[in-house]
Amino acid sequence: MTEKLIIFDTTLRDGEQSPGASMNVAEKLRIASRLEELGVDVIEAGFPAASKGDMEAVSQVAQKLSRSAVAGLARTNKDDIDKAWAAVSGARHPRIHVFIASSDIHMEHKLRMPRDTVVEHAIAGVRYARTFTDDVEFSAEDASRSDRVFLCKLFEAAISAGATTINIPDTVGYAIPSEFADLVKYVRQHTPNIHKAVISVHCHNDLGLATANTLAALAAGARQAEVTINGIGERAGNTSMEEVVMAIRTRASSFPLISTIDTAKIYPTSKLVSMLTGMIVQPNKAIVGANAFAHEAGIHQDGMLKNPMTYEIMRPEDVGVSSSTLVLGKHSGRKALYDRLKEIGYNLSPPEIDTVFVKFKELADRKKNIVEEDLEILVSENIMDTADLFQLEYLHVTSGTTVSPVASVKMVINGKSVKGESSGNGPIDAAYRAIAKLTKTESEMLRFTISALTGGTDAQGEVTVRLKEQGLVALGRGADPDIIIASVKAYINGLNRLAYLKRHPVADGMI
Ligand SMILES: CC(=O)SCCNC(=O)CCNC(=O)[C@H](O)C(C)(C)COP(=O)(O)OP(=O)(O)OC[C@H]1O[C@@H](n2cnc3c(N)ncnc32)[C@H](O)[C@@H]1OP(=O)(O)O
Ligand SMILES: CC(C)C(=O)C(=O)O
Repeated sequence: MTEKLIIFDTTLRDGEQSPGASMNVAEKLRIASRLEELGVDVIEAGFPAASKGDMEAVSQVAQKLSRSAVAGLARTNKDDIDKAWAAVSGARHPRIHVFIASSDIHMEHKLRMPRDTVVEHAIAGVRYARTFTDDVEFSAEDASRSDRVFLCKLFEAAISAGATTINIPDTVGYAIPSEFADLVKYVRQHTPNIHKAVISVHCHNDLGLATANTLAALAAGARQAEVTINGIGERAGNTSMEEVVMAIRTRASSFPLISTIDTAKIYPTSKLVSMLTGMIVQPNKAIVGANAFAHEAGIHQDGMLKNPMTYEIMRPEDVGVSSSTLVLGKHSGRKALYDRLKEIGYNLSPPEIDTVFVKFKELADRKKNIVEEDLEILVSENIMDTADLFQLEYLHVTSGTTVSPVASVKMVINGKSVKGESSGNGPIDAAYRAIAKLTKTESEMLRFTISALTGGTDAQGEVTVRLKEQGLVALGRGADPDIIIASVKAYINGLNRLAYLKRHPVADGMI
């Protein structure tokens, strides 16, 4: 039978404990609204006793949300609980989350309390929280390093005092999956009234095992997962929501659990959290990393083109990523190259593909990312015969603050030398007008970009133009330390390619 998995998101509390990730009230509100839209059951919006700002943020989140429950964290003392309640009381579904540490190392060195005092504090804290709301969660901090017999005694005491959710945190990310699953089973078996509470787990990623431990705990009977978007959180972070949600969905037969998360909103939410916290998502991060649905290896790309299920266990659309990408690089094969060339308008024959492929591999050995423009240049340099229609013989421009720009151009066109001149808005415009007159072309300039190939004022400038004429589009490129000459070279290069396309008409507009 499929059971509901409660998603407790702590991006705004434990996630905010990532160094440098703190959020202001407006940012927390924005993320909280997005989490509610995503379908999160409980949003831990902060630790109200931490600061006035956090108190304000939690209370505004509480007032704004209507579907998700809003939790505020508190130590077991009265003041923390009063502040937590003051902050969450405006929520339609308020929760107070009370915690105290249960491991010997924490009790002895941090709390400096004997076990019995810790039990008393837990009882007092939970009981006091219950005077405000029926929804009280109790966490035994550092549970995974705690004495199991004592842990169950503490949980039983918290349940008797009114806790409705019992959380088992792996606070320092020390657990391993088999042991953590065993701990959950132990708690279920040795806490007499555990059936009165939901069992929750909260894992940290110090050994990179947060998701694995959470899943092991769910398989062992936990029904609430405490998670954060992108796995952000104290130190190495928390269990990432997207990983847990997609794991139980993708491996449904192993996890008879269902969450209310609208998975198609995962990626935009990840982006928002990354932007507002400044925590960049590593490219190889599962589900939401830039490479999660990108394929570079030729054998994989071939498989993807034949059937995406050969190399993808989830559909990118299911997590809100628009599509998979086949990245062209040194590991790519002919199929991916052919496919991309076709996509950008070049329908090459097999021998032409072979020619471009050799040059493509040479380029990929030198350049990490091969972009569309590189492909266009490869095709035009290796397939198109653009050698000789228009050639520049000389260029002379006058320009300055007191004269209007004029360009004189001498070209060889079809073997014949011709001269012309034109004025323009600037020296490049004047030169382009003169060349257009001489070549009798009427191309439209779709794009003009200029960049420095080297540093310093003597840098080599590279100009790229994209020209359109009679429905045909061609790219031209030129480089020179003089940017006006580089611009003219790029323009003539583009006109030669357009001329080639006119001589080799094909149905789809390009070769
Ligand atoms: C595992 C977790 O992630 S727990 C949540 C951690 N998050 C945070 O700590 C962020 C917010 N924290 C803060 O802003 C501050 O620590 C505050 C405002 C809560 C407390 O600040 P201060 O009063 O200056 O105390 P400080 O942080 O220096 O020390 C913590 C005190 O709380 C005590 N304490 C820790 N946990 C608990 C608990 N669950 N119940 C009761 N007391 C506790 C410590 O023993 C220590 O007490 P002591 O001062 O008697 O030694
Ligand atoms: C407060 C608890 C749940 C916590 O954050 C932890 O133990 O890591």
